[in-house]
Amino acid sequence: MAKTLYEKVWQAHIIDQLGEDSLIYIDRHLIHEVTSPQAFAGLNEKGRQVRRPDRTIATMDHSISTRSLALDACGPQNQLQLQTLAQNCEEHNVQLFPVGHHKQGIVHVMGPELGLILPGMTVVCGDSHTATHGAFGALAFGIGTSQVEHVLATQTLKQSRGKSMLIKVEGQVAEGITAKDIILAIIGKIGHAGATGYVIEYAGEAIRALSMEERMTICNMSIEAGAKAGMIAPDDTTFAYLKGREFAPADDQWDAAVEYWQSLHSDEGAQFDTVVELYAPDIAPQVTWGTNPGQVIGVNTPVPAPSDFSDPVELESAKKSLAYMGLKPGDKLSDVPVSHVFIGSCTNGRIEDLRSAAKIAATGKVADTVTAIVVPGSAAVKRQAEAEGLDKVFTSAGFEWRLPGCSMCLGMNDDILKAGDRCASTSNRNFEGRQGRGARTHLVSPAMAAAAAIRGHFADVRDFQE
Ligand SMILES: CC(C)[C@H](C(=O)O)[C@@H](O)C(=O)O
Ligand code: SF4
Repeated sequence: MAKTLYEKVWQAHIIDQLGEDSLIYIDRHLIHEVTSPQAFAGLNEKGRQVRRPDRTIATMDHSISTRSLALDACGPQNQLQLQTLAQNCEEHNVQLFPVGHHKQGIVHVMGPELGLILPGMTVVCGDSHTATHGAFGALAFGIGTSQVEHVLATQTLKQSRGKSMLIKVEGQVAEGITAKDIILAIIGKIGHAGATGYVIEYAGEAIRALSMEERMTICNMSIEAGAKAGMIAPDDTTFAYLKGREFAPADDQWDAAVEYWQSLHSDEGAQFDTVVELYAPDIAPQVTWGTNPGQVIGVNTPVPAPSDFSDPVELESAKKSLAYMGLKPGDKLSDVPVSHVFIGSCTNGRIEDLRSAAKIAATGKVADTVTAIVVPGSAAVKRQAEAEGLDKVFTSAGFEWRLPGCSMCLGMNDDILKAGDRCASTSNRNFEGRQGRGARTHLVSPAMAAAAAIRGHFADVRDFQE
């Protein structure tokens, strides 16, 4: 019978059937400081060991400063959390990339770049944006702290099977349109809960054309549409990205691996529970106007009115969002001034994101009214960007160039916004208070963020193309 990519990976990992649920084997477990302390405490209490330290890798990312390598730079509580991770990793023989290490980075940036994520794997992390790794044709999803403990102890997890959704993006995007615009347009179409209970497979010409970095941006935000996971079938782009990476198969194992990976696609005639289609040429540069990622418009579209929504829940939500965001129906985004610009995060903190932002940054100077920061997603991204001179492009345009970490994506470190601040952000979440209490977040692509920094308000990145 014809199978979907999801079914293939799912079935290959079932160890046992537990009623409605399955017990599945986990190939890769990524860990960070926020969701692991209680899990390790649970293990220690029960006198258990980590079952497969060789399949477990840890990094420091959320609670660190991007201005200083000191663990206490964000206060004693963060310091304790980071020290606890270091101690747990040492006691349990888990490899850790601490602050300052040349492989450290945001968990969803450092994992793929080391070749830790391969097609067909099951990948978990105590972090909702684990969906990122689906870009490799892996089944990757976020888990809670008690599940982290379960995976540490057993390398297995009890899971229910999700429904399947195919999202096809056909045609080619216009010049200046990025993966971020595609995924925001998708969430705009299906809504921020539109994929609840589903595992998404992204397909179609516009998805095939994307680089691995761009595919990660797409899969990263699957959770923002409510999905359990998002996947893209591996192809030559995937194999070329993986070849030669530290943890990827090498030598005679490589060919055998590629042969298996080539079987990882949805078969002709495979059935999906839901199919959604978008036409890539219709997608404009996207900007969120509200407090969920589905509240999004093209940069030249006026801010909507609550009465534009027929669904009563959406109507109420629009009213609340407009009030929080300090916007009125009909406002033009090009009239909305921003006070901050954040370029970074596991959505858009990879080398291609920095290249595309730098292209725009090179055309001018950060407006006097704007504070703009660029935060590489990992130490490797930072090194690569510096080797290409991107740091100089940013700093001479007036952007701050920081150390790798989650930074302003969420208010867990010293990059916190104040009430009323308005930020053009390349991250993935824009709910109330995400970047600081009372702060307003507009999700955009790296190029759009750089354009906003220079103009001091939202601007159409297509006006910057030579
Ligand atoms: C801190 C962590 C548990 C959280 C997540 O699960 O996503 C964070 O990464 C986020 O983006 O909000
Ligand atoms: S960059 Fe943001 S979304 Fe990604 S893991 Fe860190 S806090 Fe979560």
